[in-house]
Amino acid sequence: MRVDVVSIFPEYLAPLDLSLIGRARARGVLQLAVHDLRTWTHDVHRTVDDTPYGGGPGMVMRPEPWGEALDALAPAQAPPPRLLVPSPAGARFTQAMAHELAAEEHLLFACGRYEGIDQRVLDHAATRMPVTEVSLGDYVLFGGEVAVLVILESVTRLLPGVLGNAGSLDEESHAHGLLEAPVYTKPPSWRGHDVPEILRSGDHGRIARWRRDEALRRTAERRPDMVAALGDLDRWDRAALE
Ligand SMILES: N#Cc1ccccc1Cn1ccc2ccc(-c3cc(N)[nH]n3)cc21
Repeated sequence: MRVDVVSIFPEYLAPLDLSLIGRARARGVLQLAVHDLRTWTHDVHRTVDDTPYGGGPGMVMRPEPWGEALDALAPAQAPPPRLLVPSPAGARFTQAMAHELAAEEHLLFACGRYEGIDQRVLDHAATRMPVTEVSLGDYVLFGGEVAVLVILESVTRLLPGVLGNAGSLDEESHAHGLLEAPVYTKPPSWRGHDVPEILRSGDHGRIARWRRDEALRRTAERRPDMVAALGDLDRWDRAALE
């Protein structure tokens, strides 16, 4: 997968050189390039913002540098990337969207700042590539860079070969519509708290059932909306929720 990120703070994306994402890049699973939007400015001050039409607080990102950046990174003669624009007004980012994005060949992230990017940049881009505004949640950040770090981490985990034990993808939260069960490791007793006996029994059938029950119980307690979206439950699952 190829990923291009455009930002006026490219150093904000430095964490993408670390850990599993860094290893995915080293192994060629992920080709990632971060670009400074000011590359596509031509004035001495390298201006990327201006006052908003209609008045109001703050500044808006000018269309011209963005237009030239998207022209350079999504040239007409190549298959168009999917343009992702983090925004408080975007579609909520979910694990399902992470799976969708992990199947794309080329992602292009536009990191806005100030009060956002001139709308015409997105409108023009949409004439030649898919454009998705994406929100992390109902709170306001200073810009899109943090959202790109979150989105890229959740997408990269899903790429083939990135996670050593692919099985862990199946059991993790939101993979099967439930929050995951609690996890434990040694020692068996710690500050008066013991590991649930079942997990030390070696009975893998009962352990799997216990984990499913705990996942259902936790989800019903913390995210009843997710339980409602599960559809029909079998009698064992219903018993766990009683
Ligand atoms: N746009 C905008 C905007 C509008 C009002 C006030 C502040 C901003 C700042 N901002 C500029 C770029 C940008 C990108 C993404 C977010 C963002 C995403 C989530 N989920 N929260 N915030 C915010 C961003």
